[in-house]
Amino acid sequence: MFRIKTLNKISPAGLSVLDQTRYSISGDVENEDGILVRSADMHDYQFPDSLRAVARAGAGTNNIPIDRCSEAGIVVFNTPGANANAVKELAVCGMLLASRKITEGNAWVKAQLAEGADLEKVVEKGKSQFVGPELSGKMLGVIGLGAIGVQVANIATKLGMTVFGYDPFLSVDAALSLSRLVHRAMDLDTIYKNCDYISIHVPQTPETKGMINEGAIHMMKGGVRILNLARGGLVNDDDMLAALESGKVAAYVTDFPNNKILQGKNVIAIPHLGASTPESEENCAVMAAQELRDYLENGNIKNSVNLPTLVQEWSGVSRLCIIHRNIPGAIANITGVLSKDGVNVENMTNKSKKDYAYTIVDVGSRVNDQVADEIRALEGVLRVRLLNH
Ligand SMILES: NC(=O)c1ccc[n+]([C@@H]2O[C@H](COP(=O)([O-])OP(=O)(O)OC[C@H]3O[C@@H](n4cnc5c(N)ncnc54)[C@H](O)[C@@H]3O)[C@@H](O)[C@H]2O)c1
Ligand SMILES: O=C(O)[C@H](O)COP(=O)(O)O
Repeated sequence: MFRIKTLNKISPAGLSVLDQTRYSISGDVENEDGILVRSADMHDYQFPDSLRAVARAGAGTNNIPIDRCSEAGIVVFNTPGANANAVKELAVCGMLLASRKITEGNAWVKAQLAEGADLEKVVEKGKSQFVGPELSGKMLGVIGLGAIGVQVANIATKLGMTVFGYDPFLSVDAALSLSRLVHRAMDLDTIYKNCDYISIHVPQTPETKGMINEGAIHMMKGGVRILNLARGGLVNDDDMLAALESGKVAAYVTDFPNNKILQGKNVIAIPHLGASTPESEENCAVMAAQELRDYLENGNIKNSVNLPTLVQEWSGVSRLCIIHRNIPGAIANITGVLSKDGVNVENMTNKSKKDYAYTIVDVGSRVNDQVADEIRALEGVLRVRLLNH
C-alpha cells in the first residue's frame, strides 16, 4: 500500500487516478511515500525517510525546498501547462480591470444604492469619472514566454494589441506555439521602454526576485499598467507603491496581495485565483497524480523540476531506480556492483539534469536487498529503489 499525504485540497478527479486498493490518501498519513501539494509552504517540512516524491498540482514550485529534496533523493514534479488557460483568461480580465475602472465603478454604484440614490439617474451623471482606455492599438509586453506567457501573448494579438515577448530561455515547444504576430524582444529594456501594459509570467527564483523594481519602473512609460499573476516576490513592493503614488504606474494588478501593497493607490488585488477554476484544478490534480503513480509504481520520471525525464519500458523482473550525483564513474560503479554479483542487465538508461542524474536498470533475475544496499553505499548515490514486476 502506498501512503500519500495531501498538504492542500486536491481535486477528487486527481485522487481517483490512484487506485484505492493500493493507495491510502489523506492529510494525516505519516511515513508517506508521496505528497500531493498546491501552494502549501513546505520549506520547514521535515521529510520522513519514506518520502520518495512530491507532486505539485500546479506550475510554481517556489513553495518547495527543491535543493533539500534533491539531496534527499526526493523527486519533485509539477504540472506544466495544466492551468495555463485559466491564468491566460485572468490576464485578459486583469488588463480590462486595469483599464476600464470596473472595480471602482462597481463600488461606486453600490455606494450610491446604500445612500438611497435613484441609480438610473446617478449612473448617467457619474459615469464620466470612470473613463478608461481600450486595449486595442496598445502595446503589451509579456515577460516569460512559457505555457502561460505564450497564451497571453497570442490572445492579446487577437484583441488588437501589438505584443512584444521576452524570454531568453524560450523552449522549442513555446516557440512553435507562439503566434507569428508576437514580436520577440531581445532585452527587457525594449519591453520597459515601449509597452503600455506589462504582464509577468516567470517563475520566482533568486534571479527573478524583485525584478520589477525602481530601476525597471524608471525605464517604463508614464501610466504603464502592470499585471503580476506570477508571484508576489517578483515585484519590489516599496518601489511599486512609490510608482503608484506618483502615477508613473497607473494600475497594478496582483494575484498575490499582501498587507503592504494593498495600501497602494490603484492596486487591483485578486486572492490568488489564477488557477482556481474547476477545469484547472482537475487538470493539475490528474497530471500530478499520474506522475506520482508512474514514479512510485514504475520508477518513471516525467515533468520533474529536479531530475531528468526518464521513462523506460519494463524489460526484466527487477528494476533498480538510482538517484545519484552527476559525477564521473557513477555508472561504472553501479554496473561494477551488478557484474560482481552476477546480475545480468537487460536494459539500462541514464539521464542527467544539472548536478543530479537518474539511472534505471532492468535486470533479468530477481535482485535482493543486498545488491541494492551495495549500490546505496556507492559514492554519490542518494536513493536506490528496488521494484519487482
Ligand atoms: N496566479 C496563479 O495562480 C498562477 C498559476 C500558474 C502559474 N503561476 C506562476 O506563473 C509562473 C509561470 O507559469 P508557466 O506555467 O508559464 O511556467 P513555464 O515554466 O511554462 O514558463 C516560465 C517561463 O519563464 C521563462 N523565464 C525564466 N526566467 C526568466 C527571465 N529571467 N526572464 C524571462 N523569462 C524567464 C522560462 O524560460 C519559461 O519559458 C509560474 O512559475 C508560477 O509562479 C501562477
Ligand atoms: O503556480 C501555480 O500553479 C499557481 O500559483 C496556482 O497555485 P494554486 O494551485 O495554489 O492555486
